[in-house]
Amino acid sequence: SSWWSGVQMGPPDVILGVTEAFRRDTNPKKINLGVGAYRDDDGKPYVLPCVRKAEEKLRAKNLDKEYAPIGGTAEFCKRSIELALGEGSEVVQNGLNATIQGISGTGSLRVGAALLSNFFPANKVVYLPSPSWGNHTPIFKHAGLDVKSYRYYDPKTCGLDFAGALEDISKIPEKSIILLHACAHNPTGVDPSKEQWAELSNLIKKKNLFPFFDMAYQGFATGSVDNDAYAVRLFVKEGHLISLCQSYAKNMGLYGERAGAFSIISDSKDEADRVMSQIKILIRALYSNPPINGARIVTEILSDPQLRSDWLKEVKGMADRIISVRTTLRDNLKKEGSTRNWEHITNQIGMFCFTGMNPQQVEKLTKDFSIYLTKDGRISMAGVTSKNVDYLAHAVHEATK
Ligand SMILES: Cc1ncc(COP(=O)(O)O)c(CN[C@](O)(C(=O)O)[C@@H](O)C(=O)O)c1O
Repeated sequence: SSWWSGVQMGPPDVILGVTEAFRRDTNPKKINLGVGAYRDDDGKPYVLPCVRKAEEKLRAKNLDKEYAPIGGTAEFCKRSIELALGEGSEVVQNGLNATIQGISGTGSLRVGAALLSNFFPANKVVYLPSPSWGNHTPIFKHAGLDVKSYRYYDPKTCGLDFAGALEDISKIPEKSIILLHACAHNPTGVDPSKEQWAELSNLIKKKNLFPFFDMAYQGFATGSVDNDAYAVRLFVKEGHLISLCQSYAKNMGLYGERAGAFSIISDSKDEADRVMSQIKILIRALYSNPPINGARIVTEILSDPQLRSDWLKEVKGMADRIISVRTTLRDNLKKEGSTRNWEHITNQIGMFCFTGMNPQQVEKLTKDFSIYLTKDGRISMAGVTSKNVDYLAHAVHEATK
């Protein structure tokens, strides 16, 4: 028999599998609210104009196809960490960061997990908010880390269980790792307020926990790259030596280009250099060096004042469309006669809305209306347009009345 006769059929990915089911559906009114990928108001993928302009500029440069350095180019890494920490960041000026290009957000998380698994000096347990992005647990477990959780979402209010979060975080053994979504929490769309971030920073400092930020949506939540980096910049200002994962999949629409970054911040350049050397050894054994095309587009956009200004407008345009379609959906639900409280649809932020629908209601949406979303009731707001929002509101009302 073959070597692989013992291999079982694995389940489809809970998120990406929704799109596969959507593609198979022949109903012309079908709507895909599964994967967190932006769509324009015609429901089509959106390539940012600044990306096309950057590609034209790159084309004219006739660059070669040589390997990137193991950690990506210095320019890409510097532009990425400066985007996160702000121009003129002292951390960057003093060389206290070690930043590498990761294979988008997922790859950056995976390199970070490998670093923690091999070198974290204390409690190798990652505490995730509950719920968190479905792929966080497998990524950290693949790297050999244990994963636990802290309360985060309150199903009663479809908002933040802040008291629960503080209580659970205060019980996390000191010198453990705590994962924080920097903005646009996935899957709930629920973010702490600035005051709540300050309280979290104090508590995490008091407990001496290691903050591991995942910032996959910078600029995509509020439309401002600076507002969306608030938590990261607050923690750095408060003296936390954080680690940070970045992605350009959503905010630059570079989904398939796989451009992202992983950083740690140290208290000395010497230590940052030593950590960098070990991260490069891990990367070499994982995939050797990162894809060059997406990183070149990012570098072109962030280093050219005109392209950067175009990008800031275009990412705000995406965020604004999401924010406006939240209001339309909420208003249409009221028009449909729903008596439920749908305030959370507009209170929540970023790519996703955690509707509060249970698996049976989700099932009904898919079976009766060909509307595709994950079983946890999360909908990618990017899939909602002015053309399908009426149909969606009707379906949600039918499923929840
Ligand atoms: C919090 C978070 N972190 C990291 C990533 C990784 O993103 P990438 O590797 O493409 O840079 C995602 C994407 N999550 C999804 O948008 C989603 O939850 O639908 C989707 O892309 C995914 O892969 O699941 C995310 O939501």
